[in-house]
Amino acid sequence: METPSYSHLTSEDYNHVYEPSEDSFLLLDALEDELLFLRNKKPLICLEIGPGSGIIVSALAKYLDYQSHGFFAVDINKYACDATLRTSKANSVNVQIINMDLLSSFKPNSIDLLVCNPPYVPTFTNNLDSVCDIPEQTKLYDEEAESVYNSSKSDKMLIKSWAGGLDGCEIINRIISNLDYILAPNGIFYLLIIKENNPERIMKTLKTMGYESHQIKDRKIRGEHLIVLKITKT
Ligand SMILES: C[S@@+](CC[C@H](N)C(=O)[O-])C[C@H]1O[C@@H](n2cnc3c(N)ncnc32)[C@H](O)[C@@H]1O
Repeated sequence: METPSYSHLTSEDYNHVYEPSEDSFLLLDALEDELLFLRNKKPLICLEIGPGSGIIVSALAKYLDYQSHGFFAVDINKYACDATLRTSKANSVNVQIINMDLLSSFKPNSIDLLVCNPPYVPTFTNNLDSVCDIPEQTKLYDEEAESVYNSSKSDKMLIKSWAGGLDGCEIINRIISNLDYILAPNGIFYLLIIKENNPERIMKTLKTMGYESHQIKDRKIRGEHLIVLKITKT
């Protein structure tokens, strides 16, 4: 599975949109390993939460297109929605992109293939609006996030692309707790996490909800142990 072209995105875009990084490429590699399985499975509705540059959903649209029904992407960041649209066009694939918070407007149990590389870095909070009301010393404990205090609204959107809140799990927990509502009965979910997110806890929670989860790929990069989970209903 070739990485879709994204050379049309510029450093100006990356002031507002998450630039494809090792985590993005690990998820792409994991999906490449799963391609045969997915082609046999024939997912009708495929959706990426948080496409950023759009390379992952565009790759899926390119390599699963001959039998799938629709490719969707939702991102809270309007710049990411625009980047995803441009990436899908540059790669001649059709992706429907919606600017919204997670899946608030989706029909229940409609997603056959769900993919997400969420904001996973542990920070004090993922809610950057409320952060401004917390006393200085107790705000984000990740030093990088100090920049939030001086940042514009679009910079905050960029911070939201990696700031995962407590244990890096604020968005991950929100998605998992809505999985029964989101996924179609035979749906599959590929989720990228890091070791600090506590994969064992996540997998235990999923088990109690009736989902099977396996670690299908991992990679250690500087300072991060990236993991891809494959999640299916038992
Ligand atoms: C780590 S980036 C991943 C981007 C891209 N999928 C990749 O792998 O390169 C996380 C993405 O999730 C989006 N995001 C964060 N919180 C979100 C939310 N509540 N609803 C929808 N998208 C969200 C961010 O704007 C960002 O584009």
